[in-house]
Amino acid sequence: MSIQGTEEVHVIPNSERNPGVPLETSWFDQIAVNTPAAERRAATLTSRRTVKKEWQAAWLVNAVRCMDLTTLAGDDTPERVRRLCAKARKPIADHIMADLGLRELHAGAVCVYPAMVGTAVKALEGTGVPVASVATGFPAGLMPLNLRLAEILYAVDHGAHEIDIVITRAHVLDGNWQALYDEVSEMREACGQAHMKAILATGDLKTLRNIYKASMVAMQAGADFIKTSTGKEGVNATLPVSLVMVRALRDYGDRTGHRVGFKPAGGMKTAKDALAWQILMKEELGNDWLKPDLFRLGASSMLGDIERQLEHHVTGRYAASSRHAIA
Ligand SMILES: O=C[C@H](O)COP(=O)(O)O
Repeated sequence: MSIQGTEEVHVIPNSERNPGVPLETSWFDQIAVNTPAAERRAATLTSRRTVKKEWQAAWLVNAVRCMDLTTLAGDDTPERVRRLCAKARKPIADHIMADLGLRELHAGAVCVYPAMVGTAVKALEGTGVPVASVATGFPAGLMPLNLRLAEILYAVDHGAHEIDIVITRAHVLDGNWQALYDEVSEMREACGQAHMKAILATGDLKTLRNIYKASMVAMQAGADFIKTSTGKEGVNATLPVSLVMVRALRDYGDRTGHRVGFKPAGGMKTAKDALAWQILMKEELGNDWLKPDLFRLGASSMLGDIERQLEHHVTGRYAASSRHAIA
């Protein structure tokens, strides 16, 4: 695993983005999602799969470079956003970086509310760290579509490189796939050059089958990423839900040849979570989905635990082999 930062802002070139395809409900009308099987399979990711101690530091560093470092709180201030940006530029303490032999490392992106985009863009200028903005009436999405589209335009106009949209959950709960397709297509168009992540808010969607179908429709409508949650639902990212979404993503790739990214988000706080989700990506989709172009972890409070675990590694007996793994 080679881990290096980059000076360029990590925006997927248009030629590699998912252009979307016409809505085709026969792709998922017949699907059967076996809930107990998805739960059993997800459980093996935490109970039976482990990352060898000597490789853990490399996996944790990779989680950092794929992390959308997030602040989405009602009491956010420009000063808090600037501090978050400073953390995104230099997420790991110097002595840990030196011990692991890393020259440069930054977070995958910073994720903020639209009103904070300008502050974040300025704070991250020249660093290569993209700014993601939530939009479209985050977190509930219960606003008229024209205002939700205007919010995207505002964020893009202020320099956001990525837009995290929310879908109308009622379209999924009513089985109105055409309405879902139409709104996501319009949002995608409003994003222009910015790269669009579609938040499904899976905790609101009731069944894994709904989650599979919503994933497929969002991709058909041109989402560059599908994302589990806003962090504000009662249940946010879980492994069974993520498994169903990545399998939808694989099915979409098989049908169309387009690669779509995955962003689990909400409620993930530990280094152990970071490992479990990376194992899922590697086992289901392979190493390409362990890179920030196709994988992000959306989290406001996971970095602290990762830094603590890395500190243990560099002060412990595994430091030398981890250094070797990252080189
Ligand atoms: O998109 C990211 C989520 O909103 C973060 O949720 P969290 O605060 O539970 O980590």
